[in-house]
Amino acid sequence: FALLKNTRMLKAVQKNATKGDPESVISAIDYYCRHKEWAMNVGDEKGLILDSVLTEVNPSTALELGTYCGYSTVRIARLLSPGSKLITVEFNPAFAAVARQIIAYAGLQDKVTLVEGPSGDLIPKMKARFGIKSFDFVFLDHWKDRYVPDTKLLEDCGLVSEGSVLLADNVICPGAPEYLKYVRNSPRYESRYYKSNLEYTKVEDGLEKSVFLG
Ligand SMILES: O=C(NC/C=C/[C@H]1OC[C@H](O)[C@@H]1O)c1cc([N+](=O)[O-])cc(O)c1O
Ligand SMILES: [Mg+2]
Repeated sequence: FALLKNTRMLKAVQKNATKGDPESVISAIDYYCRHKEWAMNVGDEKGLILDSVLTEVNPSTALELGTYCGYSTVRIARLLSPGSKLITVEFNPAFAAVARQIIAYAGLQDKVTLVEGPSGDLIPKMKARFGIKSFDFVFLDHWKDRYVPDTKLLEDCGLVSEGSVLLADNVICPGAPEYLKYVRNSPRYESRYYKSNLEYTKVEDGLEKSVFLG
């Protein structure tokens, strides 16, 4: 049952990782999900691509849609420069509860604001609630049919500006075909596909990086 799997994952982190050490939290989750129970974290292989794009962008304000258990939240937050912030949005309260504990175990709670609720409702409130001008980096990893509507919402709310980078997980598996069409056909984005594999498997998947041109 998914809820209990997430608490087992948290227990594996508390047992095998070192408190305050994000790398050990990442390794503990990857080990657990590869050898014990598969889970939908971006994973170690696509995680390296996420790391490289993050290092290139070096965002001062970042947004993650779809926290799940906080694995990619930890991957992103550990690479943020001092004073930079990550806002992560999670709809499912049970996932959010586990994510809070995993983010805290990694010692990254001061860099991360976890907001519970539907992304479609929360995005329009971001400026007012968090004083965000615009996001330098957005990681899309939530419901795949929300990628297009939420990207349009980010545009309409002025939360992306020239040079903002969107990075979308799962564009092949489970797939986000509408999103690929949207960013690849729009004159407002410069898109490229990073071929990889679905977390902990040999199935093809990949990340789509799209730079907003304003
Ligand atoms: O649905 C996926 N992600 C969206 C998750 C949606 C659900 O979890 C978080 C959100 O609140 C919702 O309850 C997903 C699915 C697979 N998969 O292989 O099925 C692989 C992935 O990397 C994924 O991000
Ligand atoms: Mg994913």
